[in-house]
Amino acid sequence: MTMQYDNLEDKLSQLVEYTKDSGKIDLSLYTEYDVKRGLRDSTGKGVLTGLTEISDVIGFDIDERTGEKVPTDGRLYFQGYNVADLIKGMEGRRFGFEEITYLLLFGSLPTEPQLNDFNEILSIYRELPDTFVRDVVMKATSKNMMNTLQRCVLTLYSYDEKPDDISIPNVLRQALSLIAKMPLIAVYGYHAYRHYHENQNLIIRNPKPELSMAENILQMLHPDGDYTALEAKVLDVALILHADHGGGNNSTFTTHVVSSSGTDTYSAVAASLSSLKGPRHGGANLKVMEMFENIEENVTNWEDENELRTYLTKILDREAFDGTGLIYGMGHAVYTLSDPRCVILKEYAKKLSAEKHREKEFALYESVERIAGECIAKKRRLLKPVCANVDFYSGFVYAMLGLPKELYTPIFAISRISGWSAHRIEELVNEGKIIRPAYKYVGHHRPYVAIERRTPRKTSHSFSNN
Ligand SMILES: CC(=O)SCCNC(=O)CCNC(=O)[C@H](O)C(C)(C)COP(=O)(O)OP(=O)(O)OC[C@H]1O[C@@H](n2cnc3c(N)ncnc32)[C@H](O)[C@@H]1OP(=O)(O)O
Ligand SMILES: O=C([O-])CC(=O)C(=O)O
Repeated sequence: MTMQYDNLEDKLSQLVEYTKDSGKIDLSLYTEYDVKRGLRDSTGKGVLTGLTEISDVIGFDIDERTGEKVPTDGRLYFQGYNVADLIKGMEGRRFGFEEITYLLLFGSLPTEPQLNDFNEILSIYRELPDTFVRDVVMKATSKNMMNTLQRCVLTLYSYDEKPDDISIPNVLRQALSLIAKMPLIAVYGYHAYRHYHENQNLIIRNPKPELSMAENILQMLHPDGDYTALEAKVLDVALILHADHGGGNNSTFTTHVVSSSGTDTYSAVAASLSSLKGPRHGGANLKVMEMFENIEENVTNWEDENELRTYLTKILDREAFDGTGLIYGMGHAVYTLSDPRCVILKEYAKKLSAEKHREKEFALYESVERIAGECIAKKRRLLKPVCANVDFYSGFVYAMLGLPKELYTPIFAISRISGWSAHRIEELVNEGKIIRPAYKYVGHHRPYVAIERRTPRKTSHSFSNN
């Protein structure tokens, strides 16, 4: 017998009540049992769960006199090198993302011959298996390219002769292969989606071995295969800035957690992609763009700070935009006064907005950055200053480069897979223990009740799970 649709809705809504009721934990228990909610201690600092040499994320300095932590401008180091210095050092050179990937994976900056060899290896691995585009990328196309990436990465497992071998040589081969292939999958997935769902011409352009990752993304993406030097340079800088961020960020921690179980590389990368997609992590770059579209529609005078403040307060009060109460692109788990990546991207946003005559929008971003910080501090219980993060200006920069919104978070992933790979190898090289934190049980043990003696549960909440 087929259930009526209305009936199904009713039945589901009752189950929704049950599951919400059953899953609810009394928040005061976190304090009672000293449980670190979100793995953060009472000062908001992340609980120490691992050691890494890959990158260092600094949001506080220690006052030498008092020994106290003092909020500071953020600094990010890859294998000991300040990212700002790396970007500056590469100014005369054309592209740096490949070099940074080498640095993250192998621990030192490559010499010219080493870099040339590495680029050659990447260009060999860039090739997708025969018919992969036709049989996998073009099938069951998804509106969200992060899901497409996950699906395709998981399917590449089936094309690998040694998918479950987690020896370091094999994992490195798989990592390099995925790093090289990811841009193709993202861009082809985007074209396939546009073709099937938006009736656009299908463009599948091969990558060119002599081009950098940034150039290849642009030439495969643009209908005419053309791009400017500035576009490629800015995209390359964005790729460098997103390449790693310590072991504790949600997607890299996911890499550590799943790698510690001994799972295969494809599953580990798919898991990290799932994490990065979330709007409180890498997916925030897309949310920032949507939020600005919403602000631009609802705030009549962008220069009126009071009107902006009122609207941002509405967002925080869950009365506007997506109802989550979050101002996307603001706040960070570690950084306090500034996120160094945001500082660099903001410079590019300023430069590009002048070139593209979008200064008014840039001014709006700057105002929101300043006013949102004040509003969040007023409305939330903050343990540290709040600043704009890497996702705040990145979407605006991508938009000015003509990149489609669908690819904002995939670009983050195309870059971050370098960091995930370095962390996965670090986890495996050190033969870490399986990551398995403890959970305190706060339910109640109960005697079994035979089915004929059961009565439907009431859902007004008591924390007893009866
Ligand atoms: C690449 C990246 O992942 S960068 C981050 C991208 N994410 C975003 O931009 C989403 C918006 N920002 C946020 O949600 C948060 O700032 C995060 C997830 C980045 C960091 O979260 P936390 O480490 O928990 O931040 P923190 O401890 O400073 O937050 C203190 C309080 O302020 C709130 N808060 C922090 N940032 C924001 C924000 N942008 N909008 C509204 N409230 C915020 C937190 O929810 C928390 O409130 P609570 O105590 O009621 O739960
Ligand atoms: O460190 C974090 O929590 C989030 C972040 O900025 C990143 O992963 O780039």
